[in-house]
Amino acid sequence: MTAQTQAKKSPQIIDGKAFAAELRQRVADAVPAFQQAAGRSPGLAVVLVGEDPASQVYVRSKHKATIAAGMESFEHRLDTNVSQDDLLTLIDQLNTDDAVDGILVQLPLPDHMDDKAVIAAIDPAKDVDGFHVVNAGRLAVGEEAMVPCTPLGSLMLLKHALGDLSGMDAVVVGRSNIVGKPMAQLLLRENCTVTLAHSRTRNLADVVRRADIVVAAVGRAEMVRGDWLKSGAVVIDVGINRLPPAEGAEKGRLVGDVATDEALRADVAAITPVPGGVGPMTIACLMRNTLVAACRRAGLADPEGL
Ligand SMILES: Nc1nc(=O)c2c([nH]1)NC[C@@H]1CN(c3ccc(C(=O)N[C@@H](CCC(=O)O)C(=O)O)cc3)C=[N+]21
Repeated sequence: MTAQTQAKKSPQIIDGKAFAAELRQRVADAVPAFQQAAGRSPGLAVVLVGEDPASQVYVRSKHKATIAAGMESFEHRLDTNVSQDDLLTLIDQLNTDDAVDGILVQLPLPDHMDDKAVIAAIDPAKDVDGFHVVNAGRLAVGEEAMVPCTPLGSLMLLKHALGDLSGMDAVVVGRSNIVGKPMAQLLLRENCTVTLAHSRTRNLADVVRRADIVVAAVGRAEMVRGDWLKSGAVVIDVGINRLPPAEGAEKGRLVGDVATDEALRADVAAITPVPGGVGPMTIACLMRNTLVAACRRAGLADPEGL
C-alpha cells in the first residue's frame, strides 16, 4: 500500500461474523429468562428435503447454533422423493406441537413441490423465516411480524455502521420475496428513500451511484462494480456465489454480488465481506426470531435489545 492510499480514511470492513457472534450471545443470555417463565426451552424445527450438499451444510450450522443458544433443535430429514402431502402432514404436526416455536423448511425444495403451498402451510406465528404471506403483509403495513432473517441481519449491520438511517437514499438491487422486497420494507420503515432496482432497471449503474446505502441481492457474482458506488456509501453484499475452481483447485472462491476490491478503491465508507458478512447474521437472526416467536407464543414480552 502506498503512503497516499494509507493517508485516506480507510473503509471499514464490517465484521458480520463478530457481530453475529455477539447477537447469538445476547440470545443465549436471554434464553434462561424464557425458560423460567415458560417452564420449557425455545424450540426450532428444521426440515430438510433431499441431499443437496450446500443445504446440508446450512442445516448443520443452524443445528449447532440452536444448541449453542440453549434452545431445542428438532431436525427432520426427508427423502428427495417424499410427496408434498407427506411434507404438509409433517408441517401440520409441527404446527400443533407445543415444544416447537419455530419452523424452517430449507429452500430450495425439489422440483415436484410447490414452495408457496408449503410455506403457506406453516403457522405464521412459527414462521421464523418470515416467508408466509401473513408475515410479509404485516411487515408491509407496519404490524408486528416475523421478519426474514437475511434482511433483518442486513439492517442491523447498517444501523451499526450508520446509526440513524432517516432520510438516506437506499438502493436495493434485487426484488426477491426473501431478500429484496422485505429489505425495501425495512429501509422504508427506517425512513430511507428507497429504490428497489432489478434486472429491468434502466441505467442501473446511475441509479446505484445516487445511493448512500446499497444492498446487493441479485445472485450474480461481482455484478455491482466499483465505479457504480459513490464515495462514502455503505454497501451490504448479500450475494454468496461460488466461482468456478481455479486450475488444480477443488472448489472455487466465494464472492458476493459486489466487486469488493473495486468498491474499496472507490472509497466506500463501509462494506460487508463475503464470506463473513451477511451470511453469519442470517443464522444469528434465525436464533433471534426463534426466541421472539417463543416469547410471543408464550404471551411474554419480546426480549429486550434483540
Ligand atoms: N428456509 C430457508 N431459510 C434460509 O434462511 C435459507 C434457506 N432456506 N436456504 C438457503 C439460504 C442460504 N442461507 C445462508 C445462511 C447462512 C450462511 C452463512 O453463514 N454463510 C457464511 C459461510 C459461507 C460458506 O462458507 O459457505 C458466510 O457468508 O460467511 C449462508 C447462507 C440461508 N438460507
